[in-house]
Amino acid sequence: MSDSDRTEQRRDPAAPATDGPGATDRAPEVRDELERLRASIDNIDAAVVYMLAERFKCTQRVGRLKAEHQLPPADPAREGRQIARLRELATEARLDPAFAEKLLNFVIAEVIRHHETIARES
Ligand SMILES: O=C(O)C(=O)C[C@]1(C(=O)O)C=C[C@@H](O)C=C1
Repeated sequence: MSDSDRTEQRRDPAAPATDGPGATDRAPEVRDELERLRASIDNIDAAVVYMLAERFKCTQRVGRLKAEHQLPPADPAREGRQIARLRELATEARLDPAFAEKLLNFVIAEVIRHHETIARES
């Protein structure tokens, strides 16, 4: 790939186009479409944050319950079932199941860290 190809690929598609015939007609449509898509992405990101906050509220309660009853922070059997279920859901939703698994593992690792803190402090 030449340097000029790379420069062309890096250019912000929302920036006004200055090159080629018809470029100035096309640019506002590209900008509008990009803006619409980014507005949806922002809404989805907000929903993800709120849903994660709700999930963490539940897991904090689980952490306190586990600490009160001397239960271990992690439950690998439960995690195995969650991963299998989420991988199936991801496949149905046409989301990469490996990505879904990584995301769940990332969230659960943070939950276990919280559980350990609760257990240590109680
Ligand atoms: O279900 C539990 O026992 C939890 O502590 C919650 C949770 C989760 O975040 O889903 C976290 C840690 C466990 O290893 C399994 C699941």
